[in-house]
Amino acid sequence: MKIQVPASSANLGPGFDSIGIAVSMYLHLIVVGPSNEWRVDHQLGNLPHDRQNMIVKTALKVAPDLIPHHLKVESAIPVTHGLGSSSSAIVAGIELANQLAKLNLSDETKVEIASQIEGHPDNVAPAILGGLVVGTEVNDHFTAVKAPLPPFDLVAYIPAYNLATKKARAALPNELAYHQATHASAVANTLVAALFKPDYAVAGELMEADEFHEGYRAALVPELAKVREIAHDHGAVATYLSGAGPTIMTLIAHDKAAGLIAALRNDHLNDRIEVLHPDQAGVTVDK
Ligand SMILES: Nc1ncnc2c1ncn2[C@@H]1O[C@H](COP(=O)(O)OP(=O)(O)O)[C@@H](O)[C@H]1O
Ligand SMILES: N[C@@H](CCOP(=O)(O)O)C(=O)O
Repeated sequence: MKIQVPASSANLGPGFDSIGIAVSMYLHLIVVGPSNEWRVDHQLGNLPHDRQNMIVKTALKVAPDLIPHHLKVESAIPVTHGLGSSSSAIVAGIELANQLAKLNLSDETKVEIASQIEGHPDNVAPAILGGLVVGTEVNDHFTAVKAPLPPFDLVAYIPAYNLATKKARAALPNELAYHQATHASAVANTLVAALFKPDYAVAGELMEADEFHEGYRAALVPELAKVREIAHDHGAVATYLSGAGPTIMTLIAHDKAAGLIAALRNDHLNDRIEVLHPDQAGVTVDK
């Protein structure tokens, strides 16, 4: 059995902790078979190879009586880079439990479990459902709504350095002044409306008007301002900090993506660049 989970790009600017999009970069979890102990083969650096691995820990939270299995993980999602690697592991673990224990979990239940674990739905919900998703917690449960897919390429500028979400969240203030909070919320609300209309000129302007997190994280990702400036000059819809960074995501028409990449290279921005597309399927299982 093989479980596929897409990467995800969260926030889209002011949609902090509530908007995210699944993208065409994947984690593959191959279930080799039953084993005496949990065993996770991967090429993902110093991540655990046993029951301490986040995939196994998540699966055992969902189905504590699972018997140990030999697993193999192949993932193109860079860890601690703002592309939802932790969420891909959580979603893979939930689906592993779902399949091995024959739980028959609904998408809504998967979103609820994953969001409870992650603490926010903006990565896990699109990783489960696919597409562009808006969600939050209300009355002690999570809910997520799919929005129309933006018809653009997603050019990911992926700096080489790591930025753990925990560190990037530590840079955020404990509170916002009332008027700033209400304005930041209004910007996010209007972004959601523009995404559903759709009106991507308005959406793009609002995606670059975040007041919740990007300003506090700018020092951690110094490339953001420069990439945004170059992207503006090359007709991009918007550029935003993908999740907690350091990946910087630009929405741009397909026929303009190559010009943007050339301009980034010309400005000595020489880190990894991937041209991604929205993933529409979310988590899938090939039995
Ligand atoms: N493929 C994976 N398998 C197991 N655990 C993973 C995997 N990817 C990420 N993780 C876990 O998630 C942590 C990174 O989470 P985080 O800092 O939120 O980075 P990201 O921005 O990539 O989600 C890793 O330290 C590891 O504990
Ligand atoms: N809303 C979160 C999103 C974290 O995304 P990740 O891909 O960096 O895990 C945040 O901005 O902290």
